[in-house]
Order: sequence, then structure tokens, then C-alpha cells
Amino acid sequence: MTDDSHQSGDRPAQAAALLELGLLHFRSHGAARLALDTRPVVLFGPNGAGKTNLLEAVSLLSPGRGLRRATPGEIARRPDAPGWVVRGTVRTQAGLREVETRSERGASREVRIDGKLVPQLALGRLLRILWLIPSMDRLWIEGAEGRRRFLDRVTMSFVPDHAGATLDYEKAMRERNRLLKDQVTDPGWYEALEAQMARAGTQIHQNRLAALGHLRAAQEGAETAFPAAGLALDNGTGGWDGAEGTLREMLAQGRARDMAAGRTLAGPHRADLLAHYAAKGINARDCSTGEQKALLLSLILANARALAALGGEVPVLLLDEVAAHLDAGRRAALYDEICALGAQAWMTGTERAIFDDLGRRAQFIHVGEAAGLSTLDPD
Ligand SMILES: Nc1ncnc2c1ncn2[C@@H]1O[C@H](COP(=O)(O)OP(=O)(O)OP(=O)(O)O)[C@@H](O)[C@H]1O
Repeated sequence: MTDDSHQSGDRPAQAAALLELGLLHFRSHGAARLALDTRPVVLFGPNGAGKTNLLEAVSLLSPGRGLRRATPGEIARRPDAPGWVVRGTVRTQAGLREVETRSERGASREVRIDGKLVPQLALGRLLRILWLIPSMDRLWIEGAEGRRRFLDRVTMSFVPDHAGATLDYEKAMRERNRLLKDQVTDPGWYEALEAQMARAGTQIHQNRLAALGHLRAAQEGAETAFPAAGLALDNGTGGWDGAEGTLREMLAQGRARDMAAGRTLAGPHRADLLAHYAAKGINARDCSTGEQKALLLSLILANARALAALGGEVPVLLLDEVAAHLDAGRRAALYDEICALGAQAWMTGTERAIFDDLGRRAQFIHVGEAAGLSTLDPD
């Protein structure tokens, strides 16, 4: 059941939004359809009802493996669905677009925009989607990989071609690693690959620096209840000056070391995002759990503000169980900031009451047992 009574168009035009979402055989959802307007979306219901599954489906309208980093085969509805489909009608600056992604029998997913088969990366140019999920609670504490992935997603929202540079770099690195493992010593085999890594790696580095610059600018002087994060990039290559020629030389000089390890030990694929709680001068990893979450939210909100300030499009935000971790003051501030940005933020929780402050500023969807969906008006 859906409720179409709320008209779209009551938000600033620069916010991306889904106006319809359809799922087929997607995890716990056999068939589901949601009609939406541009307001934030509150999904509430008991544990295991399928709220995060809905966020995951939305996340697959952007390039990559989605917010659970699942393979297509894992997503198909158990026990017997051979494949799955996610369809969305999205409102972007380019107008309304029909987006579909599907996978059959575990094969890599196909993407169609307005019925036309397109490469997955085309999604990144169409729609910006950022997420914050409970497994990211330890983002500042655990290894650099998660932070790098977060930074790259943010970077992609500013520079959609960042995903292409990352793929180019990884492809060349995989081939270089194969040579290293096979103990190939002839420099002729390495030169073209290292040139490609240096070219794409420098682009990746510059894109990341540009994204950090946008985040810093958006945090400065912003009226927000969330703490500003001081940000720095560890480029993954000690002593690299950021120039393409230098990276190429460093790769050539590091061959013997890398051959002993059987893989490329230094480069932008080892970069890290360093953050600290600016007002306290404390590293993010040493902050309290709530503060760490607040820093992440602060960056996501800064990302949305920066895109709006640049005349770009405010991303769709997927915030799984975030409200439950915030005190009442911060929760109200989060709702106010999301609404001021006009962002279509999808938020989940088991209790509807924690979203009461949103009132009619949001659309409420009850996700019931057996994945039944119903759209409700606030009291
Ligand atoms: N491939 C699949 N096929 C069928 N069901 C699945 C599949 N993958 C996961 N599920 C089921 O989906 C259900 C809903 O999961 P989901 O994480 O969306 O719940 P949720 O509403 O977010 O719950 P919580 O409040 O506990 O976070 C789980 O019971 C899980 O067993």
C-alpha cells in the first residue's frame, strides 16, 4: 500500500530523490513497490522486517556492491529465486529517469537507464548516494580500507569519473602484482603498467584532495550541531610529492621490495583518511562512540552542503539506525539539517517515536512482518 498524496516539487531542485522504488525477489522482499515524494523517508518496523534490505536496494542504484558489499548471488531471495530486480524512478537535475538494475543466477548485475543498457559507472554520473550504516561505527578504529572506501564514495559524489580512475589503477596494479608473483624481472613488462598506475594514481590523489577541500570549506562557519572534523590524507606512499613522474619512479624503484612481498606495497591504494575532532584536538579513534558517529554524520552533511554550494545535487542519504544513537538534541538537529538541505534521507529504526520530531516533514513507511509495506501519515 502506498500513499501518493504528498506532491513532489516542494524541495529545492538540487536534491536528488527517488519517486518510486520497486523490488523483485530482493532478499526478504518478494515483490514490493513504494511510491514516494521528495521528503525524507522513515522506515520503521521490528527487527528483521527488511528495512536495511530496502536501503541496500536503493544503494544499488549507484555503482559498486552496495552498502552490504554483497555479491549478486547473496542478494537473490532464498530459498529459490534465481535472480532479483531493483527499479527506481529518480529525480535528478537531468530530469526524471527510470533506472533498473538486475542480476540473474548470481551473474554480475546489469544496469539500464531509461531502458538502455549502460555500464554500471553511468549510475555515478546520474545519481549521488551516500550511506552510514551500523558497521561503520568502527570506521575510525578499524583498518584504513573502510575509511578509504568512505573517502572514495564522497570523492565520487564530487568527481563522478573518480570511479573510472580507481578501476584503471586497480586493473594495472592487478597485472603488476601478477608479474611480481611470477618473479618477472624484465623492466619492459612493468613500464607501461606503472605508467598507467602513475597516471590514474595521480588523478585519484588529486580527486581525493579536491574532495577534502570541499568538505573543509563546507564545515567552516556552517551552522550545525555536529562537530567539525579536521581532515588529512595519508597518500599511502611515504615521501610522494603528488606528481605523476615521482609516483612512476617510486614504483620502478620499489620493484625488488614489492617482488619480495608478492604485491604492490605503496601507492594510492594504501591511502588513509585521517580525522580528528577539531574543537578538542583529539583523534577520531580516541573519541567516544557517539562522538565518532557525530563526526561521520558531520562529514556526510558537509558533503551534501558542499554539493549544494557548488550548484550540484544534494545526494540521497541512507542512514541506517542513526537516530537511535543520538541524544534527543542531536536527533532534532539532524532532522532540521536534513530538511534544510532538502535531502531525501532514508532513515530506519524499530520505533516510530524517535522520528516524531519530523512530523509532516517526512514520509513514514511501516515495514511489517513478512516484509509488508504501508505508508502512513503522521498523527
Ligand atoms: N537472500 C535472502 N533471502 C531471503 N531473506 C534474506 C536474504 N538475505 C537476508 N534475508 C533476511 O532479511 C531479513 C531482514 O533483514 P534486514 O537487515 O533488512 O532487517 P531490518 O528490518 O533492518 O532489521 P533490524 O531492525 O534488526 O536491523 C532478515 O531476517 C534476513 O534473514
